[in-house]
Amino acid sequence: MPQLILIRHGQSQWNLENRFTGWWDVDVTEKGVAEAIAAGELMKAKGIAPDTCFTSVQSRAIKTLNLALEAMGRLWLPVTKDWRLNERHYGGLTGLDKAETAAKHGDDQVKIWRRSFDIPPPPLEAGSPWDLSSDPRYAGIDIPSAESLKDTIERVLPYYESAIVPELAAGKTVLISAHGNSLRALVKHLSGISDADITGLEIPTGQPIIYDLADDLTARERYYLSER
Ligand SMILES: O=C(O)[C@H](O)COP(=O)(O)O
Repeated sequence: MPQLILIRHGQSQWNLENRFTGWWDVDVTEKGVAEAIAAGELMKAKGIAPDTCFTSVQSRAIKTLNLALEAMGRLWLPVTKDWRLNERHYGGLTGLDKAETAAKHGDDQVKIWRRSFDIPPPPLEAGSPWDLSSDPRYAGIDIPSAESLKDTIERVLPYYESAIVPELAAGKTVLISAHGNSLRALVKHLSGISDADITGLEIPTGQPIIYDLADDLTARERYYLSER
């Protein structure tokens, strides 16, 4: 039975500071490191044995993957990094404090920016300190100025279909280390969650989510590994 494991990176510095992060590259905190190691130990203890891994080009997801793999004794696994698994781009909200932004614009507006299906946050302005256009990892990539969940799905899913599905179809167990919203994009697809209901789905940091897949790669079951 093909198996897919999803893990959101461990707590990041800006998760801790409650700041909108998106594509900005922040590190994991000490707690995030501990979460990643614990996730790897849990996977090892439960006999989860990935054959290949995918992650974004963002340090918090890469580091979480490496720490988890080290804890599993599987640092030798192949890892493919791709920007399409990045967090959704938070546009003009990048770097702002989430609570201060809610105080300024109202809770409802911030909820729309954070959780609506297709309303993107305001775009990142030219000259912003959070502009990534000269970052070499994005050379040749048309960096979005902001992304809704719908926009995120539009780059995550084609990547899933073209790069990850062939591995699952070949019978491999695949581990993906990514981000709250790139994983919400995948879960929405795999679990057939509606545009309305996806607003209520939250993905915690450092908790492996297991998908047992049928031979046609549709989801038979989704669960947190910590609960089995
Ligand atoms: O990018 C961020 O700020 C977080 O990783 C996810 O943010 P959210 O909980 O507002 O979607």
